[in-house]
Amino acid sequence: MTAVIINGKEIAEKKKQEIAEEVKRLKSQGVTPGLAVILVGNNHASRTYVTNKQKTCQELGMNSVLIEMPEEVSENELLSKIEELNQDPQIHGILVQLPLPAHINETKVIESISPDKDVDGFHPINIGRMMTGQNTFLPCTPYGIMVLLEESGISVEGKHVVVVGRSNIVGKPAGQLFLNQHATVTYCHSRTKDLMVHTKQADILVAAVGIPNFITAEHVKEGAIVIDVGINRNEAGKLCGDVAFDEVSKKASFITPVPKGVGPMTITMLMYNTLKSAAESINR
Ligand SMILES: Nc1nc(=O)c2c([nH]1)NC[C@@H]1CN(c3ccc(C(=O)N[C@@H](CCC(=O)O)C(=O)O)cc3)C=[N+]21
Repeated sequence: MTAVIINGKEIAEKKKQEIAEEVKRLKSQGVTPGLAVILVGNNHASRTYVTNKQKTCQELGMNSVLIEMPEEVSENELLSKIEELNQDPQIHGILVQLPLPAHINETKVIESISPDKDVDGFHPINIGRMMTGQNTFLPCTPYGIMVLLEESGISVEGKHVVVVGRSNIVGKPAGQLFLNQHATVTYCHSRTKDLMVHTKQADILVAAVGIPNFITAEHVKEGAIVIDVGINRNEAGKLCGDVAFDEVSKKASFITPVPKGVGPMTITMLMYNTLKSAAESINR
């Protein structure tokens, strides 16, 4: 079988147009969605991501504020900046770019963001709401995966989804969103015995490990749907995922590439969450 390549870039463009329309409507009611991004230190990759987020905000007619803080900033300074943004009526979304320097407690920082402005969907209150199926901000990468599947006409109900990876920002919430949509979910991770026994059962295989070429054709059932969430650099410095794309795409029915797969959807769903926050602020 030769897999259909799911074009995340194209689907992201379509979704962004829809978001831009909604932004226009909201602006006509006097509310311009505003996103604040806090960047601590001078990590090159983080800076690139943050610049992309700013650019996308502008494209969609939303306001964006970049707050840069030096590597040595104290935890208290960061927390008081967040508190200021929590109180700012022009700001509907607050994103603190991760990872943070080692002297800052990430959990404490995430918990200081108002759940009403937590457009990453990382606050424990919002994670709890996601688990219980309440209205919330869904974490952008897992949410992006669900939209990619929906837009590709793939139904999740009743399917066996195997998630490889259990990070708080991708693996764990991805499994939860699939469960919410009535899939059967298996989580695998670095201590799973006989990984392949599990991955070969997957109707939908989600790779979120962070190791290039970790998932090979051997891991995949003929006709499976393969979602690659990895963002790695290979020896040549080229962006690549966790899936050995060439061999797996000969066996899968659908596959997401890296780049232009899940990545562009992550930013798009961040924009969606910021729009949603702005719309909901009217009724608060
Ligand atoms: N608080 C927080 N929220 C995040 O959402 C967050 C974060 N911290 N820290 C870092 C990760 C990583 N991340 C990506 C978003 C988009 C692409 C993306 O658009 N990738 C493009 C390629 C971009 C390129 O060429 O470098 C693609 O896959 O096609 C990648 C990675 C968000 N993150």
